[in-house]
Amino acid sequence: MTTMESLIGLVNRIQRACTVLGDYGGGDGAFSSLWEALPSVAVVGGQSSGKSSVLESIVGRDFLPRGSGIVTRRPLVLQLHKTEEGAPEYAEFLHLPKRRFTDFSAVRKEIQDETDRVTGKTKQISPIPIHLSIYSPNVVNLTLIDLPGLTKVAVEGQPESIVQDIETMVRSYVEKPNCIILAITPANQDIATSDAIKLAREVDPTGDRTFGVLTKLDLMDRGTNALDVLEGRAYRLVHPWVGIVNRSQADINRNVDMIVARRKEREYFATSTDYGHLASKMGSEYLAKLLSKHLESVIRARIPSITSLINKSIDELESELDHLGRPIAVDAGAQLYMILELCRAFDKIFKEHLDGGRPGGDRIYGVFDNQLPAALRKLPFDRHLSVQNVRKVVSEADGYQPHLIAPEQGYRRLIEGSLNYFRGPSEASVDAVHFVLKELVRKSIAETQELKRFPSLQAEIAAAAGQALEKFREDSKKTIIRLVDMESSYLTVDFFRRLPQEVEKGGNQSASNVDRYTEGHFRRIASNVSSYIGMVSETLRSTIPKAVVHCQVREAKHSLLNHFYTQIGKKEAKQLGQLLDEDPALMERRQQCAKRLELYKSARDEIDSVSWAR
Ligand SMILES: Nc1nc2c(ncn2[C@@H]2O[C@H](COP(=O)(O)OP(=O)(O)OP(=O)(O)O)[C@@H](O)[C@H]2O)c(=O)[nH]1
Repeated sequence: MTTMESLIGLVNRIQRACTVLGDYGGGDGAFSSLWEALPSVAVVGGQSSGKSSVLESIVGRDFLPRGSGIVTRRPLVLQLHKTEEGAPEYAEFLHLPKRRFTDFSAVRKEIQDETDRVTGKTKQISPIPIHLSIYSPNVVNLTLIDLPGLTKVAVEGQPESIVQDIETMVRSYVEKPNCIILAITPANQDIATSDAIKLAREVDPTGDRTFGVLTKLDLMDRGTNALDVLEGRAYRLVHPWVGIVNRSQADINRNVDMIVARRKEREYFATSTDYGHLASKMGSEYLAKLLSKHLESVIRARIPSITSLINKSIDELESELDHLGRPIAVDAGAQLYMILELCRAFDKIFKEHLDGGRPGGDRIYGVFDNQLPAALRKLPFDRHLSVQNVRKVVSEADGYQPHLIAPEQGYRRLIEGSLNYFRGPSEASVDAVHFVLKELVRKSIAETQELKRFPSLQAEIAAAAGQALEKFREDSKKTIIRLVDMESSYLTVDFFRRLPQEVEKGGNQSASNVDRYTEGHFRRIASNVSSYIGMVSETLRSTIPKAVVHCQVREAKHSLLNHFYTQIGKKEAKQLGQLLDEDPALMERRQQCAKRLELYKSARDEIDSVSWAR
């Protein structure tokens, strides 16, 4: 069986969680408000209408600040918890969780001080509520929100705007469909001019959520009564009006005990000629019970929709948090782990680009298959091996003594000169592959979803990968230059051994013996060198890709971030934290989402912990 205590207590606990986690209704619309979904009773009334007196009477204690001007400047969420008969009475503030107040004048002082803590001494108002719980055998389970009294003029030191500010704040509470309005009107004032009724009528035209309270019945002119109002003729509401007789100023000055005042109020109605017939439905005790019962039934009716709001919000927040990424750990070990995980995610994508799982790696083959052969074909061997140049180089190599059989030195010089041309295209291949790799790094960073939140780490990975690629490029260049140099340091003997025979086989031997220095002779030399160079070119065409892949592609695949890993291993928590520096707006949003999620989860737990009447 559900008790009233469990239901109202449940909402109390959720309301407290809301305030702790920054949800007190209104807000910027960034999140749905759980606070607003919770049923509550807001007390509204003009200045001196008797608001404080009604609240104190319901509690049975003097505890509200008094004074001239606007005393209530922050909403006061007053949570009443009924305790066993004879149990000690005490109060607790949410903002002072460890302190139990048994002296209610200290409660009054704390409300004043806590109001000033947020509003300063400027007498401004603030929407951040103060939560006060009162545990007493003399209360019913009930939660009331005391709001600043509606006023028409600003007084001493209060800004002109305060009149409007108060109305706006009060309105923000009472216009919520889950708000029960306790509209306080003094009986010695025309109901038509009541601020509370005026506002209630605007926000609750059907009167469904409004409880009319008429105070100061004892102060009405002799011979008049408030039966027109109390019996619903003057202003009709769905719920019956409740008349109240609070302590007069004189009673307050004489420190008349609240419990005594309650008794006097009961006597007033019981003996009243005007209101005797209504006595059982009048007075502050009756009002408290009426509200408690009503609040309980409203909460019971709302629980399913509150639960579904909570579940929906939890789903939304969790999916948003997934999208934003989980929060970053604060200790160095966890941060390092996270950075390594992020690097691995990047590295995996980078490898996929090289291995063909993603596009781009094929451009490396393009370098070997098109660019390099084309560049080799374009080398100016025609010019270098023209008859003229061959004659010139051979003669220079011969010196004063022309060669007798074959121009050995001439061949060597022509070949060396030709081999030099291979450096250009070889180096160009290295550079071309370097740029493909660099582009793939850039692409991979952009494609690593996990890295999106961390612009600093992205930049660091790009820089580290860039440096590594630069080093691989240097190694690769050294290697291919060595390949070219190797070709010049030792020529393929077999090629030349076969030459004379070929000449003898195909040519006119006597003619060649006749004159070594004819144009044909040099043309033959040119053709021999050219076919030797052709052979070398074929070799390089297949060995350069091997060297490039070995030095650049394979290294990039296996050890692109190795140096970076050793570097970050040495970093302190602070530097690691900087690497995981996120966009501040994103961090803020995540924090807010996490806070809200905590709220909704604790609310869900609260609801789960209460067993419902079926
Ligand atoms: N005789 C009599 N006096 C009352 C009654 N209700 C309130 N008063 C007096 O009216 C004055 C104002 O009452 P409060 O309870 O302070 O009214 P309030 O609406 O809280 O006033 P502010 O906080 O100043 O806006 C006090 O002097 C009370 O003693 C009542 O039912 N009968």
